[in-house]
Amino acid sequence: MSAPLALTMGEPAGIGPELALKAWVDRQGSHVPPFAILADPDHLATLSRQLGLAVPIAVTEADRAQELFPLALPVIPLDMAVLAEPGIPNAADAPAVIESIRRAVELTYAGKTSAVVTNPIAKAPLLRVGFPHPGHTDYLGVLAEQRGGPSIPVMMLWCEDLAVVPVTVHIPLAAVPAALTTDLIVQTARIVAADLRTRFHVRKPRIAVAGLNPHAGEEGAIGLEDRDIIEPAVQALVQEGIAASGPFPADTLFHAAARENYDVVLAMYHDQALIPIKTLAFDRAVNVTLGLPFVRTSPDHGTAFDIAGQGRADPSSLIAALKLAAKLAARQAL
Ligand SMILES: NC(=O)C1=CN([C@@H]2O[C@H](COP(=O)(O)OP(=O)(O)OC[C@H]3O[C@@H](n4cnc5c(N)ncnc54)[C@H](O)[C@@H]3O)[C@@H](O)[C@H]2O)C=CC1
Ligand SMILES: NCC(=O)COP(=O)(O)O
Repeated sequence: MSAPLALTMGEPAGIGPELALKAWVDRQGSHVPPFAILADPDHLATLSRQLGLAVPIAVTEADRAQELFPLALPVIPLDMAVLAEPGIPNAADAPAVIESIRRAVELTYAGKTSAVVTNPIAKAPLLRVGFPHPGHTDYLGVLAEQRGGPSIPVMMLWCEDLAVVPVTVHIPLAAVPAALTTDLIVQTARIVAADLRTRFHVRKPRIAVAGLNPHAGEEGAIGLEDRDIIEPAVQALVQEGIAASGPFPADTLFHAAARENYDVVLAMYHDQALIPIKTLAFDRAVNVTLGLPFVRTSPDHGTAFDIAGQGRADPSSLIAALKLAAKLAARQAL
């Protein structure tokens, strides 16, 4: 029997736990692959009752999760009880949130789970308690590095119609021009090209590189980064045989006809990448980390505190993340 997916608890005051319950309820209709959630079983049982979902909870270790999954939601217990109320994060839960991610990675390295799927975390409460990483992506890179793996994890948001990679991610917009270097763009594109080939089975990935400035700088008249930083990166990538092109004006890069010309867009900053895909496919896009030695996916959205505990959270993106993780993990195992 193959290993189940490890699903993290995420921020317990957000919608993650509700999504996990709903994904389990929908397991047959949506062909959800078996998963175990690393969480506080009592918290999940209470939430399930409050939401009227009546999900049976099976407290277990990873080894038995797969066989339990058809009849109950397998929960790998954390040693810490969750204190948060829906919509109101509690800083005291931060260690459990972090531990859930760390153990999911540990189980996956041990082969007890096949991939890591993360529920959304809220960055601010974790940063307040001294967690130094601006998101899962960076933290997973550090965990991989501690085990001798690569240190440049790359965020990609993916759906059937579009894939986007932000070269710079969780930094202030004002810091983007200084953070963008030819080397960073080249390194990111190499990882994207390699992972699209090996994990997504795209034979020769076509990478469209977005410009930074309006009209990709208009030959230097509206900003110099496109000409001086991005263009040399594209040239270097082409020279090493990667099908990169650009820089293209970002405003006309995402309409339906333009999307036919590439497999992925390398965007220069967070919102340039995430606005188009979340507009196109908020309910089915998946966040997948490239460049790691294990598979990690996540829904595209955040903790949605405004609707937590109300039964209104849509599990579609989490279900898409679970399915993509299972598919990529199966390929990796071959
Ligand atoms: N992978 C992760 O851990 C991510 C975490 N976040 C974190 O989430 C927190 C909140 O971020 P926001 O910008 O407010 O984005 P958000 O995605 O949490 O919410 C934006 C809007 O979409 C709605 N929404 C989101 N997911 C939904 C779902 N599954 N079903 C129905 N409605 C849904 C929310 O109710 C809200 O109105 C922040 O602390 C941010 O750092 C944001 C994105 C990804
Ligand atoms: N906006 C994407 C996001 O916040 C997800 O970040 P990460 O937790 O996957 O690094």
